[in-house]
Parts: sequence; C-alpha cells; structure tokens
Amino acid sequence: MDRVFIEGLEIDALIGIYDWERRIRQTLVFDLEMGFDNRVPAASDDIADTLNYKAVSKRLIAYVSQSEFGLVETLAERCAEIVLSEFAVSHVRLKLSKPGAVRGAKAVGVIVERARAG
Ligand SMILES: Nc1nc2c(c(=O)[nH]1)N=C([C@H](O)[C@@H](O)CO)CN2
Repeated sequence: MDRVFIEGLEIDALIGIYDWERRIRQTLVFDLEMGFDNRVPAASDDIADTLNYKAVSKRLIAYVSQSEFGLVETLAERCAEIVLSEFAVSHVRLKLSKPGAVRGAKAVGVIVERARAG
C-alpha cells in the first residue's frame, strides 16, 4: 500500500501531568504515515484525488493547539482517530514526540498504529 507522510510537524500544546506543565505550552512533534492509493492522483494529476497532507496538517494543528491532555498516549489516540475518521486513509502510523521532556533524551513519546475497521 502506498503512503502519504507528514514529518516533523511542530505544534504547541498544553500537555503533561505535572503542575508546572499545566502552566506552559510545549512544542510537540508529529510524524505520520497514512495508507492511501496514490495511483489515482498520479493518473489524474488532480489535488482533489489526493490525500491532501496540507489538509491533514491543518486539522491536526487546530485540534492539538486547543487540547489539554495529561498523557501523550491520550493525545496520540485522539489524533489517530481524527485522521482515520475524517480522511480516506486505510491506516495511520502516528509518532508523537515530546522533545526535552526527559533530561538526556532528545525526545520521548509514543507511536500508535491504527487501521480502519472492517
Ligand atoms: N508514557 C508516558 N510517560 C510519561 C508521560 C506520558 O504522557 N506518557 N508524561 C510525563 C510527564 O508529563 C513528562 O513528560 C514531563 O517531563 C512523564 N512520563
């Protein structure tokens, strides 16, 4: 299956379990791979036939910017649900990185892989 990807999408959000994290906004980084048959847009050369990565990015920016979850797990799950339910993808692999959250680590976070039911 072909894929469309978004790499290094930075979005500021309120996230974290500690009191100090509830008073600031932190930059999160999203990497997505989405299953989509790219042969159709390749044949038509029409943006309307694509999985439009700009549209997906704008939707995630709108959602994540106003979110206030404690765990990255919760936010990653919600974002995967949005991609699967609002865009014509067969599956999504989403990596959510929280840079600088752990001293000595470049980033920490989660990776979720979800597929359309049926
Ligand atoms: N599996 C997780 N572990 C941790 C999380 C999380 O969301 N998922 N969050 C924190 C804190 O918010 C941390 O990021 C602050 O440095 C700790 N562990």
